[in-house]
Amino acid sequence: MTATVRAVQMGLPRVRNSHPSIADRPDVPELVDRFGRVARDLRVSITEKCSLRCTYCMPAEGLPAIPRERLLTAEEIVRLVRIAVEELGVREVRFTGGEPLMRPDLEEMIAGCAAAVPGIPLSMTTNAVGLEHRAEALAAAGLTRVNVSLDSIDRAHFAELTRRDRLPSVLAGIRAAAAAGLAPMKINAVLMPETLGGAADLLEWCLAEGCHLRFIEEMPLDADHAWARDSMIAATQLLEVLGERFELTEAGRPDDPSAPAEEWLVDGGPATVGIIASVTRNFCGDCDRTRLTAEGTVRSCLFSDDEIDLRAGLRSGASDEDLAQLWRGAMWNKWAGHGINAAGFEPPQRSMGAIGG
Ligand SMILES: Nc1nc2c(ncn2[C@@H]2O[C@H](COP(=O)(O)OP(=O)(O)OP(=O)(O)O)[C@@H](O)[C@H]2O)c(=O)[nH]1
Ligand SMILES: C[S@@+](CC[C@H](N)C(=O)[O-])C[C@H]1O[C@@H](n2cnc3c(N)ncnc32)[C@H](O)[C@@H]1O
Ligand code: SF4
Ligand code: SF4
Repeated sequence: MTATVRAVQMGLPRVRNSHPSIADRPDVPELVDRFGRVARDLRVSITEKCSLRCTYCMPAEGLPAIPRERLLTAEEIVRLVRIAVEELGVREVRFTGGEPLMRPDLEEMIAGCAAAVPGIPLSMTTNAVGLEHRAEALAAAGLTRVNVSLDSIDRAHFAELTRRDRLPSVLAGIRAAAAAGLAPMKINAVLMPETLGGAADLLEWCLAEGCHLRFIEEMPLDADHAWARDSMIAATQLLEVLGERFELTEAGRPDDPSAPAEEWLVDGGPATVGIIASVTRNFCGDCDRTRLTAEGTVRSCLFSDDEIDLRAGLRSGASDEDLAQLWRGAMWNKWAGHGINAAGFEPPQRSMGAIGG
């Protein structure tokens, strides 16, 4: 089977159509790229649907629906996860979206993956709406931990940022996940002019709840294309604001040099707060990520619209090795980095909710 690139058409913008060259790729099983990086962290987007409409991510009306037949089934996802682990050296898997809890077959998918790749951590990034009712079943199915997006603990402000009044459900979800043993729990908050003022309160709340908070610099991946370099809040501004209430000491990336978040000890530790400074202190040089979209394309970088289709092969009898080889080709051609700070930067056609964060 030869490598093919397909344009993805699903009511979302059409992606670029180019052919990956793998002529100079070394013959190794892992997902290596031209810059010496190896992708071992797989992020699987499983839906475009979401229960919230965060302004930095989704348009008010939500993303165009992906026709059912274009969406990977739970069984197809389990097969691709198994190929990623067995053939390509992937060592951790994260489910994302859209909102993964919008899929009623999530438990089935997690249980299938847990059986197919025993011992591989299976995590989920979620907004936690409704998690309260599913945390136990998800943990029982084999989910190991969750990261929850939460930008404000003020109900009115939360409703403004997400265009939905669902804070009570999110907080109940966070507590249910902790009770179900989905730990350690990380909370993600996107930095914006509107959230900077509440950042210290959010950190105080997370410390009290025993959750690990990370702030994320906003990236130009909002569906409304409102992001502007001049008005984004940088990590340095956050540090100044938090520094007024807490004593912060830089601790780097103590657990994993490829982790997006850099850590700061809070008041001498052991608690820390993380900052994912994707724009001002990017970590592309150590990137270890590979992504699958909900429609079954491999996306090598958040910012690259060149995607390789695996779904057609999945549905037409391709062998595991055929699919693995397509995946290797996609990753060999991964870009050096996002290029946000370069002159002439153009945001990708997919917004964050259509990629999976
Ligand atoms: N630029 C960039 N940002 C990323 C990447 N992966 C994650 N992020 C950002 O980091 C945020 C948090 O990601 P999570 O889904 O919680 O995953 P994680 O931080 O890798 O998770 P842990 O393994 O639990 O630390 C995302 O919302 C993105 O904004 C990446 O590959 N590149
Ligand atoms: C796209 S969401 C999908 C999973 C789930 N719905 C959630 O919100 O956790 C994944 C992550 O992307 C982050 N995100 C969304 N838009 C972003 C942007 N423009 N810049 C940085 N992070 C963004 C969210 O904060 C969230 O942590
Ligand atoms: S960040 Fe997550 S919860 Fe918010 S709109 Fe995007 S997909 Fe939905
Ligand atoms: S922007 Fe692309 S290269 Fe940089 S860390 Fe994210 S996925 Fe990796």
